[in-house]
This record gives sequence, C-alpha cells and structure tokens, in this order.
Amino acid sequence: MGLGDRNHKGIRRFLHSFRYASAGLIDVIKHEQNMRIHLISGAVVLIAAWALSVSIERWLVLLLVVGGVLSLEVMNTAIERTVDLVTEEYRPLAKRAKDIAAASVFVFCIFAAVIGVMIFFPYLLELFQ
Ligand SMILES: Nc1ncnc2c1ncn2[C@@H]1O[C@H](COP(=O)(O)OP(=O)(O)OP(=O)(O)O)[C@@H](O)[C@H]1O
Repeated sequence: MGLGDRNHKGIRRFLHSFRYASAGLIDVIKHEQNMRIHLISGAVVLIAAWALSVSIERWLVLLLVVGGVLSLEVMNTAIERTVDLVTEEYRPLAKRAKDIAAASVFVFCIFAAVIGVMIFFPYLLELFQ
C-alpha cells in the first residue's frame, strides 16, 4: 500500500493493492532480463501444451509450474532490490542474500524442467512414431 492508503478499507484498498501489484509486475518485466526469458519460455511451454492437446491434469501441473517460476523470479527481484536499498557497496552478506534468493529460482527451474520432460515426452514420442 502507498503510505497514504493505509487508512483505506474494503474494495478501494483492494483495488489499490491490485494497482501496486500490477506496477510491481510491470517493473520486473521491464527491468529484469531473466523475467522476460521465463515469460517467453512459459509461453512456449503453454503453446506446446495447446498444440499437443495435453490432458487437463497436465495443463494444471504446467500452469502451476509456469506460475511458480514467474512468482519466484518476482520475489527474487524484490530481495535483490531490498539488498540494493541496504547497501550499494560490496558486502559478503549482500552477496549471500542475493545468491541464495537466485538459488530459489534455480532449484524450482530444475524441477520445472524435469516435470516438462515427463509431461511432454510421451506426446513427442507418439508424434514421431
Ligand atoms: N552489494 C553486493 N555485495 C556483494 N555481492 C553482490 C552485491 N550486489 C550483487 N552482488 C553479486 O552480484 C550478483 C548479481 O547481482 P545483481 O544485483 O546484479 O543481480 P542481477 O544480475 O540483477 O540478478 P538477476 O539476473 O537474477 O536479476 C549477485 O548474485 C551477487 O553474487
């Protein structure tokens, strides 16, 4: 919430939260190359799912995984900017905080890639047989 919005309640407060969250999302897309790479990869995965007519259960897993990667990248960026706010100097703790935040995206991406292979492999096998 903006500092002036803390006393607002109900639907107005909710709409303001939505506006600030959208501004945060646009900020990350504009300034973070990794976010744009994740967005394009996610779009490719979902287009492939549509083209191969994957089952509804697989759609659900794919949507969860793509959403998870994007959300973690947004959180990673928030941690990076918070660290930048605390210090602009080289600090070992700042390095650890940023590296660990980046690791959260990395770990999720590894599992996302494994899930992607498990979901698409049978469809691709069928396609090329
Ligand atoms: N203040 C700092 N002190 C020490 N190391 C830092 C500091 N700021 C950044 N680093 C190191 O540089 C790396 C990149 O940091 P940076 O803030 O440039 O993130 P980024 O390149 O924007 O990351 P991403 O590509 O995930 O958006 C960090 O992971 C960390 O290892």
